Amino acid sequence: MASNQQHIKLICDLSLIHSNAKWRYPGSWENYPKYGDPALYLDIARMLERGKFDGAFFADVAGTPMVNGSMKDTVELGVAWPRHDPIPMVSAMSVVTERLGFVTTMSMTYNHPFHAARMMASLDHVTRGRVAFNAVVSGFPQEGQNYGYDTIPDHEWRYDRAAEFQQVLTKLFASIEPDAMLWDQETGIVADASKVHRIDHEGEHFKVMGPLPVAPSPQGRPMQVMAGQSDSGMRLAATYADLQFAGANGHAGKGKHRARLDEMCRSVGRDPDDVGIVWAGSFDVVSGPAEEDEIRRKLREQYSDRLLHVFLSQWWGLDGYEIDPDAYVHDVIAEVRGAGIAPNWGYLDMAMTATTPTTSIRDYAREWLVYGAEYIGTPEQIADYMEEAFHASGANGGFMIAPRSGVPAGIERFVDEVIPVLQRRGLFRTEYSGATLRENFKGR
Ligand SMILES: Cc1cc2nc3c(=O)[nH]c(=O)nc-3n(C[C@H](O)[C@H](O)[C@H](O)COP(=O)(O)O)c2cc1C
Repeated sequence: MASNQQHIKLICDLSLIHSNAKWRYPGSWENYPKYGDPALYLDIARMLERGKFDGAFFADVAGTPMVNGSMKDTVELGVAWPRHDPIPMVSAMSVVTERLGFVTTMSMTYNHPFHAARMMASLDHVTRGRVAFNAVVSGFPQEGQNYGYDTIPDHEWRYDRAAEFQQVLTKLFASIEPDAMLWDQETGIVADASKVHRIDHEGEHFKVMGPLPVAPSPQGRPMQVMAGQSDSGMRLAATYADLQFAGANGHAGKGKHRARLDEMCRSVGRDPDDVGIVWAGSFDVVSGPAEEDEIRRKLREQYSDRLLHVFLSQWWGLDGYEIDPDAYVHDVIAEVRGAGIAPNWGYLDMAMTATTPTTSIRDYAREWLVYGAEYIGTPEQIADYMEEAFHASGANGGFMIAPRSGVPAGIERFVDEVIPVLQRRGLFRTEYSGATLRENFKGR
């Protein structure tokens, strides 16, 4: 069996299984109460643990995106809407599982580091050491408008605040020593006060006295994930993250992205091996070409032009900016960059590399959502793809698979058909090796 470092890591993205028309894919959510109720999520948690998945992921964006100056399309079509806070669902899912990990998101732009540290440390207790914090700077304008800003704060300002946010987190997690708790029945002494420290942080953005009023949690400091793709995002991940979420086209694109992160790690004095990358993508398990055609047909029916347009507009953070579906991706990106209105720079870079100068917005959106499943194929083909992509990108990390066609059936099929192939090839665990997410993911 391969060592932990050589294992593919697998995370299942549950962020939008209720949204973007996924809920109405034939068979999806059948016999389950709609979004909000935990029943489906609890079954998925059990299923993922049966498949020995590393974790379940919940993204978070706390706003209702505007498209062409209105929220109507977003709400009517349910594109990334509604969005509940993921933390209560993570708590519920952790109770019905023993080893499955959870990656949950909080914004470093709109939350306070004291609140984030306290929440993540408390959640680490409830999940018994199985939580990771996806620390994002948030790129969606309407989120800012829910937190007192007229629009989204400037990109570099957000990263500057995030860097200080991370410094405060580091100090807070270190403010209580691992052996500080005594719970001494005889003496009635709860903690050794000499092992609990104020932090007295005072910076440009935050003033925090500390200490963190949470008993040391099973992971000490919960694992941390980052997903920024700009230079500032890459630098922050290189400095603080245990894991990066990334999207890159093809094996070569992944290799290039890995090299960029390695370089960034070295420039901040970090060992690149310390930071894994999990590649985001969708997947479909099929028995052969006939079923593949059938899935594509169903997906095409699901994604109207209107929905594709709303999705892309949101994803790029275009807010009120109207995009012509027949315009070329390269032209639109040049225009919105010039006008300084698209805050998600990393996504624009991804779109630029995935298209030619004559790819239209409509074709790109459709290609991406309908045909863009990176791992479409039979279980053997999916395993081939993963094995090649894993080795082409440094064999440190793995994949985040977003179920596209059918929930929970799509996940169940992955668990029952793809996992055994990966296991047979020695690429994936047959048992969890540790108790905490950090132990299972990083082997320490
Ligand atoms: C797999 C993945 C998951 C992400 N999850 C979130 C999220 O939950 N919330 C959020 O605001 N941004 C999320 N992002 C966006 C990134 O945090 C970041 O804002 C985006 O990649 C743009 O990065 P940049 O501003 O550094 O260019 C995610 C990105 C990726 C690739």
